[in-house]
Amino acid sequence: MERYKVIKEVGNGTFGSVWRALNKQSGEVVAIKKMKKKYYSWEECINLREVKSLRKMSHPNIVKLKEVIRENDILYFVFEYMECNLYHLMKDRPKLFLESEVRNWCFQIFQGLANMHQRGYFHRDLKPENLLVSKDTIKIADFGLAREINSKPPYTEYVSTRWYRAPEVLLQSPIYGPAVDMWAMGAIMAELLTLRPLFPGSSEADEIYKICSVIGTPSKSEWAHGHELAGTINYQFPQIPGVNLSVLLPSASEDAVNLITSLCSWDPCKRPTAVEVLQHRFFQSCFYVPPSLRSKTAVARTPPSAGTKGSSEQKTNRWSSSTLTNPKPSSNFSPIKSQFSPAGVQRKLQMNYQVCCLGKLLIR
Ligand SMILES: Nc1ncnc2c1ncn2[C@@H]1O[C@H](COP(=O)(O)OP(=O)(O)OP(=O)(O)O)[C@@H](O)[C@H]1O
Repeated sequence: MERYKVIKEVGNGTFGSVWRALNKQSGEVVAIKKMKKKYYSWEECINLREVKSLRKMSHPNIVKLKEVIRENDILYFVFEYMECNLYHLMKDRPKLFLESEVRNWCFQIFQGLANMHQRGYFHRDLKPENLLVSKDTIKIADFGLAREINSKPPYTEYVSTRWYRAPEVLLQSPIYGPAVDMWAMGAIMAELLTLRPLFPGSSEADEIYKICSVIGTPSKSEWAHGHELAGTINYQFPQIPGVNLSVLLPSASEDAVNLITSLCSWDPCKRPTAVEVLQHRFFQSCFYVPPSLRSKTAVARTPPSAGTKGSSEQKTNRWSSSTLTNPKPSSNFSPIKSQFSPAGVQRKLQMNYQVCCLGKLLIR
């Protein structure tokens, strides 16, 4: 850790504190997350979800994990540094964001999510604090709760911040998938457009109540599985009609309201996938660069190695992404002509649907 000069604390979460720091050799500014828990072996560290999932991801809209260091039983993650998060940007803001700003951020997040879901992971804790912004770029961070899509349910441990938590998780479904990220994005998009949380529940029961009062109680035909889940835990939905989202989002365009409405569908199978969302009319003006045109980024091939034996290195284990041949990822906003067809025409994205379908299968 002596290679870094710590500048100041920039965040403090459940699992660790995050510091702005300077790489003394390269002069690069980085974010170092110091984990609260102690780690007594390197194996324990490399099996952490945050390490396992982030090492596999390389996308311009997913925050880059540069190094993992274990020193004196303390675990440090070295990330690329981002200036602020979406919560900071919304807090105390006197006037609404332009819809074009919201569109630009969301388009980037959905590209990051499409990539993550395609690689077989879902985030499970999307919230404004985990969406980091530097200038015009936004990236998904905090993979502490990320799950492999084909990892074995039941998923019983704590999941996601309440206001962004999907109804199937609130109803304690043992099986769920990437659609939980899509729900969270519906809530986040609405919040970006109004600067108010859409479902600000004060408890889990109140969270479901708040959801019912916005999107209306689900009928049995609308979400049969939800009624089964509710029955299993002896829960009765409150009977509330709900409102038209355009009333709650008076400044939003019809396309934005339509997209949020479909993302916030009770039934996870009815929520669009990230790939589908990228084709929504709301994003018609955005440039999409298909993966085949992006620069190829190498997936980590070398497992984190135990540090070589030596007096100082016996206490320090290190894994660094820079040892890999990772070309700089291209910007997803490069001025390549969009391959999208005009409105109303089905536009094809060159993405692999396999995992998204698998995600949906998991929920059934
Ligand atoms: N790469 C980064 N660059 C700048 N700031 C960051 C970076 N990563 C995290 N932060 C800041 O630190 C905060 C906490 O980080 P993070 O969410 O990773 O910690 P955590 O302990 O997992 O938190 P949580 O309680 O949300 O699970 C973030 O909300 C963000 O403001």
